[in-house]
Amino acid sequence: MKTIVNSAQMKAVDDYTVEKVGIPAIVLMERAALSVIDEMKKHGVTKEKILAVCGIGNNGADGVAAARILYLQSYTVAILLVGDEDKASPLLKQQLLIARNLGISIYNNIAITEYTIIIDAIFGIGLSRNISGIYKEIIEEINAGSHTVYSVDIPSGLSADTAKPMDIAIKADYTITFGLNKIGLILYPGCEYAGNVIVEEIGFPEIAVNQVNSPYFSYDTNDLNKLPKRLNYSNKGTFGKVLVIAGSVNISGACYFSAKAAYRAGSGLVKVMTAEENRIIIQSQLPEALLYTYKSDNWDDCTEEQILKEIEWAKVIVIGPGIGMSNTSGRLLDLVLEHAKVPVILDADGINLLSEKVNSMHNDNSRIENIVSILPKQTILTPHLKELSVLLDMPLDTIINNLLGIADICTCKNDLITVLKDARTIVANKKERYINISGNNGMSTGGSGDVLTGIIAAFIAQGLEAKEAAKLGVYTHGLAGDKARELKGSYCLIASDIIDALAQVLNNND
Ligand SMILES: NC(=O)C1=CN([C@@H]2O[C@H](COP(=O)(O)OP(=O)(O)OC[C@H]3O[C@@H](n4cnc5c(N)ncnc54)[C@H](O)[C@@H]3O)[C@@H](O)[C@H]2O)[C@@H](O)CC1
Ligand SMILES: [K+]
Repeated sequence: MKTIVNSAQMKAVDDYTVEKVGIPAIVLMERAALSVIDEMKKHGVTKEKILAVCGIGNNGADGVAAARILYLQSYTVAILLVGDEDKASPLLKQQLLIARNLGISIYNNIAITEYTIIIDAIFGIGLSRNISGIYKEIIEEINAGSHTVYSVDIPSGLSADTAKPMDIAIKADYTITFGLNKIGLILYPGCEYAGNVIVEEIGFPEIAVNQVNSPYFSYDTNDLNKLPKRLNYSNKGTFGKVLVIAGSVNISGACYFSAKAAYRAGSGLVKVMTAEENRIIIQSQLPEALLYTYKSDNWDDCTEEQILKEIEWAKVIVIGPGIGMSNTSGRLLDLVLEHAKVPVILDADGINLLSEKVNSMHNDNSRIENIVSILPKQTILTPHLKELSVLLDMPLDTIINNLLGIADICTCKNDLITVLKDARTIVANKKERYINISGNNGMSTGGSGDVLTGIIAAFIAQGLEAKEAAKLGVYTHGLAGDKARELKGSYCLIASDIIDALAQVLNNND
């Protein structure tokens, strides 16, 4: 698990380290500068002309320190100071004094085209307003050039909080960021400005990180040890019963993908509840699945009784993929919402039907209060952003532009687990904001979301808590997508490839 922070949280870590722990800021800065140089050397920087472009805060001071260390190691290096030196931070003044004492060239104006490597140290996490004037000009000039750009801490101009450029930002080849990864380097579009991101440990103690208590984090492969354990003494009942209520007339793929993924991710038993028309397809494509089919046009008391039995049978229920917006689907959803006593994963048309239900509620409650009031505890909602915009009755742009704020709205003061599906999926619950970094653009393909519901369900069926299953499900789904891309490439990848690749992700953990 890797903690992620915004600028205020990072500043709090800095301040605690310096003021409470007593590690001098200049020591951290020296380590920061050394880590930038280490990274540059790893990429073969040797005889090139290097220019450190430095602003007037501590990010600029890091840049001057890096230039000085390079200079002392006989690299050809100069410093371009952008901004009013009289307003320089105390640490920058100190770094400039050292650099001048050593005779390093410090310019206020220079032709940057003479240099092949740029150390971008104009702004770090202290960026507080839109870029303009000379700063904008220099960033434009750097972006127009063909230099290799190493950004110090964060590409200058990029917001560490929103991942958006504050009007303009440096396009880096590498970003060496200190201590902890930043939201701005992970979410889109920031991650595309940052290039390769390297998180360097520069001596922030754990106690300083912990006191910030950031809700933001991502997983790495070490977190696969959270996967449910497979007991040796077991039978198919040990690994849980998944009920997949999915598909409708003419839509059979959704239940197939969800159910197959649930089996591949380790469930003991998977039952598909779908329209009678899908019977033969499911029986022939996925004979492992148990099946209950209903006649959409002949729904009687017996049907309802049987459906309630199936709801009771399940340890976890997926409802929504491909069920359509018919009255039958609406009745199915009502039965699940009313009677399920186990975690429910609500996806696709299940979410659209929920939106319709909420539209018909007229009271003084907020929209999210109404949504939560009709969902069983431990419901996992898995909307893509368009579904979410309908559910929350908010413009899509508002959602796209403020994903983390929307995650707060979805979860604040309630037990809902929301999986906001996007290029960087966010899994939000009351206390946590998991930001997923696995996966790739090849996964933007029909059926991919159905596969995700099956994986999450399988993890719950095998005993994981719903919120852990949601995070780990999203992470492993992305990892499987990455494995699938290695084999098929991002153009050719289809949902079944993700299911097939699950074996490579999960079985390493056997
Ligand atoms: N202990 C620490 O505090 C450490 C800080 N470090 C470095 O310090 C950086 C943060 O330093 P600072 O807090 O001084 O902030 P920055 O150096 O990021 O920038 C702050 C300066 O830029 C000005 N500014 C902000 N937005 C502007 C805009 N749009 N146009 C013009 N001027 C603008 C501010 O008024 C201030 O003078 C980190 O990103 C990191 O690189 C590292 O050396 C590690 C240790
Ligand atoms: K920078």
